[in-house]
Amino acid sequence: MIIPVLTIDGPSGAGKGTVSRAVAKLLDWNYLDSGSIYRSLAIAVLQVGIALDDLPAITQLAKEMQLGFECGESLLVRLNGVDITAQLGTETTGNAASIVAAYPEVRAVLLQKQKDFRKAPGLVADGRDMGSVVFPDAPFKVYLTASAEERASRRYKQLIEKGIDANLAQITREIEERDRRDSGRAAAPLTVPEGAITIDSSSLSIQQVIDAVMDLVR
Ligand SMILES: Nc1ncnc2c1ncn2[C@@H]1O[C@H](COP(=O)(O)OP(=O)(O)O)[C@@H](O)[C@H]1O
Ligand SMILES: Nc1ccn([C@@H]2O[C@H](COP(=O)(O)OP(=O)(O)O)[C@@H](O)[C@H]2O)c(=O)n1
Repeated sequence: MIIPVLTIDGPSGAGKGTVSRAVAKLLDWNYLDSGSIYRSLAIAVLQVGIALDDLPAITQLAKEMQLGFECGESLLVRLNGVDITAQLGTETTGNAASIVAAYPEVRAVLLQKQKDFRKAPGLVADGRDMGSVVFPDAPFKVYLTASAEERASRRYKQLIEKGIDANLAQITREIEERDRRDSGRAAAPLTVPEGAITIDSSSLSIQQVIDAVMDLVR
């Protein structure tokens, strides 16, 4: 039996994680937060003190790192047995993730780890290249976006709510820089995958986006 996959790709702050988790719960499907894999590698690189341009060392670390995911109320991630959930969501981690994710060698090492999440009864996969590279045969594909201004403001609120110090002007600059890097890279750039429907969530509520995605799958 072919296991169905719903891919949700898009830029930072578009709402991919929020919508993917909700839809996975409604469908009772598995969930892959592929960004957390690149984020975990970035944490490992920063912890060991490897430079972000030391490709051989980063690739080796990607091969060796052991990741554990626990999907409860929120996602818990262990890197080599240590809980790194608290560091996972910071902008420092996200920006470093976007740098290590641009290396084709790193992406090649992490490809199978992502494909392994495809288990019955189905999978919701969120990231940048879920519909284009990792699950090109997915029957359901969404490209979720929103204006850079709206995405920066959402990220700002999210960080403040978590008690993390944040600066809106800096977040806006970082989001735009990340958009440029993720879309402009040669390896698996952020793009609208073939066969995807585009949802612009700039003026939609979270529930409206969830409803639109559920309509597609049903
Ligand atoms: N349609 C929406 N309207 C308003 N806020 C949203 C919407 N979608 C997501 N958010 C909020 O924006 C923030 C970023 O969402 P998230 O799911 O982490 O985005 P992504 O995974 O695409 O980076 C979260 O705080 C989330 O609650
Ligand atoms: N499938 C994916 C997922 C993330 N990434 C990279 O990892 C970074 C962090 O991804 P994320 O999905 O956790 O980030 P947010 O969209 O939540 O900010 C992105 O900026 C991408 O560069 C990727 O290259 N491919």
